[in-house]
Amino acid sequence: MCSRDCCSGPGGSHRGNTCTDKKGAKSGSLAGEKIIPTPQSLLYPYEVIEEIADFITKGSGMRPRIGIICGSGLGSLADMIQDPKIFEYEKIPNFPVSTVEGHAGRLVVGTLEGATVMAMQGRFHFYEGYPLAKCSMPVRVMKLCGVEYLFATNAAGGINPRFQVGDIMLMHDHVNMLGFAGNSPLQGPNDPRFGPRFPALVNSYNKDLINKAIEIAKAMGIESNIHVGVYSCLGGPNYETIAELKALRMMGVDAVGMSTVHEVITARHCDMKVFAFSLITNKCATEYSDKKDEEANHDEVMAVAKNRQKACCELVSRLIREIHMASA
Ligand SMILES: O=P(O)(O)O[C@@H]1C[C@H](O)[C@@H](CO)O1
Ligand code: HPA
Repeated sequence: MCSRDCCSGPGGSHRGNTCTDKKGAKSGSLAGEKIIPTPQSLLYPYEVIEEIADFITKGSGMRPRIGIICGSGLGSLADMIQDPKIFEYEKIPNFPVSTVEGHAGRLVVGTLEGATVMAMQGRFHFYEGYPLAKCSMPVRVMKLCGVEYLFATNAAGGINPRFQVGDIMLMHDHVNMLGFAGNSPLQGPNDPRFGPRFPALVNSYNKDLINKAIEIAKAMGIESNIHVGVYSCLGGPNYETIAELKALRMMGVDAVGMSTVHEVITARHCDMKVFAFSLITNKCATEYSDKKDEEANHDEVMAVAKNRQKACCELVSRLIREIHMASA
């Protein structure tokens, strides 16, 4: 296991100053030797994911059916879980650590509305310095734990001018900007035990779950705060320029953030059903202005998430109840 950042994963080891992956390819040389980059998919081979999943299922005594990823400031989604078994990321073998404020860094396993669930209170972002395969590796862990449904949530900036701060956008599609630049969590040799070499991504966001969520929002009396739209993930950690926001809007993007897309790609690759939403924590300026209050900032993102956590929690728990009841 490589404990340094150079080969970034448990598939690698050091010989002298050189990182060697499990197949023996040298990578991430530390002292001027030739560097052969480690393909992303070799960072977490199937056996390592299996080991992590075993650690969680044995440690919790559960095989969760629903996986939740809590967005920035939305960690309270995991606080709803009953009889929680908590795994700090530091104590899970081969797990990365959360470095972002608002991402606690623990996995919570238990029941919610009768369903068995596991929730990531803290996700991994590309801008933290983790390769995409590492950011979305926990989705594969979820799969091998038994998860069939992924609920991914995020805080995002609203580009659609109709969106207000505090609104919720149910994701029905995404624009993968990191993919445009040639980066993917599925890069490198494909392991068919997870999924196919060339997965299709049309209809990635489950339509039945979107429709059920709209019904639930109506029942909650918040339908005017609910939208269905397109999310895009940029690399971050900087927020976007006006020119970038204008370009995204022209491409049909409604909300912008720094996560979720690679998790959804990984989940669809291994055939999980996906439901995802963005909490709109700030309105993105698409015109030039000197007003400071139009600049996005993480404190505001966290504050809005805190204010809207009750509605987000209710939406998620009611949807999970529906899934559980439908299969009971
Ligand atoms: O983890 P998410 O996507 O919810 O977090 C967003 C994107 C950045 O991490 C942070 C910026 O404020 O919030
Ligand atoms: N841009 C990118 N990520 C974000 C934003 C934003 O405006 N708000 C919350 N996360």
